[in-house]
Amino acid sequence: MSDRQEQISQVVVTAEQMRDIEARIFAAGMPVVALMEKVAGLIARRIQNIYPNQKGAGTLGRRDTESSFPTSPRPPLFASSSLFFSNPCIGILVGPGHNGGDALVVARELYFRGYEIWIYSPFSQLKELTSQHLQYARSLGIPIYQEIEQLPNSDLLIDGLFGFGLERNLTDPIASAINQLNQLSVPILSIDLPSGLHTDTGEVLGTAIRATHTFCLGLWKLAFLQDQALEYVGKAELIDFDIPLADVEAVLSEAPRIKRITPITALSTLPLPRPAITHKYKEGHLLLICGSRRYAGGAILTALGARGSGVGMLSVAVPESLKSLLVSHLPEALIVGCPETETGAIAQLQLPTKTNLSSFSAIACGPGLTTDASPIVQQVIESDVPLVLDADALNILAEIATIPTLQKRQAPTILTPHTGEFQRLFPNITDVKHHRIKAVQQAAAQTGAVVLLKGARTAIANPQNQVWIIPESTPALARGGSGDVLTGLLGGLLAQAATKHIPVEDIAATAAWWHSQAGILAAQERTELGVDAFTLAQFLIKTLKSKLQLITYH
Ligand SMILES: NC(=O)C1=CN([C@@H]2O[C@H](COP(=O)(O)OP(=O)(O)OC[C@H]3O[C@@H](n4cnc5c(N)ncnc54)[C@H](O)[C@@H]3O)[C@@H](O)[C@H]2O)[C@@H](O)CC1
Ligand SMILES: [K+]
Repeated sequence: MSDRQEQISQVVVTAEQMRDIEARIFAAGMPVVALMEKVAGLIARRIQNIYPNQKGAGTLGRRDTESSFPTSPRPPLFASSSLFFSNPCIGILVGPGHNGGDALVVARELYFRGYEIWIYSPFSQLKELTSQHLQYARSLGIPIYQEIEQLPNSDLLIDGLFGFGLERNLTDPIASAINQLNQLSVPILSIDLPSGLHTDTGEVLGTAIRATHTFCLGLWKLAFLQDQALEYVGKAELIDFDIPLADVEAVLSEAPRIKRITPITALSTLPLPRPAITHKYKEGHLLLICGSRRYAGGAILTALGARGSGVGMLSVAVPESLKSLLVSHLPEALIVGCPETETGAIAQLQLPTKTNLSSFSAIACGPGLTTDASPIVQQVIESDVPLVLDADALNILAEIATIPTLQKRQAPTILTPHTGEFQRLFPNITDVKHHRIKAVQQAAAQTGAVVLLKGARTAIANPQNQVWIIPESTPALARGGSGDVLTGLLGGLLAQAATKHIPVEDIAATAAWWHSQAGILAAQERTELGVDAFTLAQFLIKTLKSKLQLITYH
């Protein structure tokens, strides 16, 4: 990957920013018509790769001349890079704007490459360029239909109904046409983004195309990193059409930056390589405070996550009755058995002699504590040590008032809530479910903490309004205990970062990326049902090794 490609793959834009970037390109002299030809040419070539046309070899017998309706169930996502239709028939869905124009250029190119093409163009008013392309397609004899009921069968639909120009809710008749198209047992490839999605929030505006594959054009739009858009987007791919970096920089320099974490950014943040001459305390000393008699497993999983981080020294404070269990799982760690409450929570931190909280490079606190450990959480919040708060520590923080408590802290704090914990911590921030990125920015700004909001697309914000998003993950991680592994991993990296002056928000993003990648690799090897939290922890180092090899290889 070139430097330019790497930088482009980190960028995320809103519809307005994309429009401003395009405006600069057009103002500099690039003709609109030429850009559309270029972009659509790239899309057409990519479609030819995925759906090669081997005309003459006979078809797979799936097509007839009847209408596609009534409907049948959808096929699964196409997982392989090509399908085997010998002469694919492709239906092109054309909207009124330049997304429709792109689709029509694709239609023309594929028609000349020998594909069987038909066009669905339900709008009577089209932008001028789109209208010209439709006229030319008609002159070539490509069938054009205005009514959904007339559409013939096809092997693939290309969705060029709406791109980033969609501003208002879709209504009938186009809304019900989209609903019917979604019911067909045909893969749908969306151009730029699935028609009906809001480009920034990923919200469904009335209804939306459920794509199996989406080609995002030029720069990643924010919708692709929003949880609520994911089931519509399918497999997402960036079509890079050589937008000059200078134009991207010019438009984004004033705005709060939202970045996608790439393997290169994540790996370059890790404390690697280690200096030849070092010692265990120089590689960070992490204190984990976790577990209760009721939730012993959470403590083990958190500690295994920390082990995966490579931290120099690991101390784990648990209730006394868990000590031997932890020792048996983590012989390398210093297990600190603490006096317990009647309910089996940590009652008091009983650190070894000559040790206090300031002795540690970082503290991670929360998994399995129960809310009975409230005094312990208050004590660590009052310390001057970099801190990760998760799970019950977040529930305790919510009870003692999140914002004023955190505002008093001098050392860095990282909060790692899932949506439910976030709502308890920040009841004043409304609609976190639909506006996750805005919510996480507000939470960081209000508290001065780095906030890591877990989800299908985990988002991390710092108080300066910058956001990092983890662009890939797996539903295999939706499982009890996987968050505990993240807390340990993040704590271990934070302890190492503290001695090496790596920015806290970069470490949070890197830990979340590593955790997701471990889930992806584990799911590839063991299926999405095979990624229990213990296994996930085992995959951390294996994942790191494979990612480092990939980067070195390139
Ligand atoms: N300008 C260019 O030359 C380029 C454009 N590109 C394509 O152009 C797209 C953006 O084009 P446009 O700005 O024309 O926008 P769109 O093609 O996304 O659609 C906008 C059109 O839809 C109409 N519309 C909006 N909401 C509607 C609703 N709810 N119901 C019915 N009609 C509605 C608008 O009045 C407008 O005519 C991109 O997504 C991309 O596909 C890219 O190929 C890059 C180059
Ligand atoms: K589209």
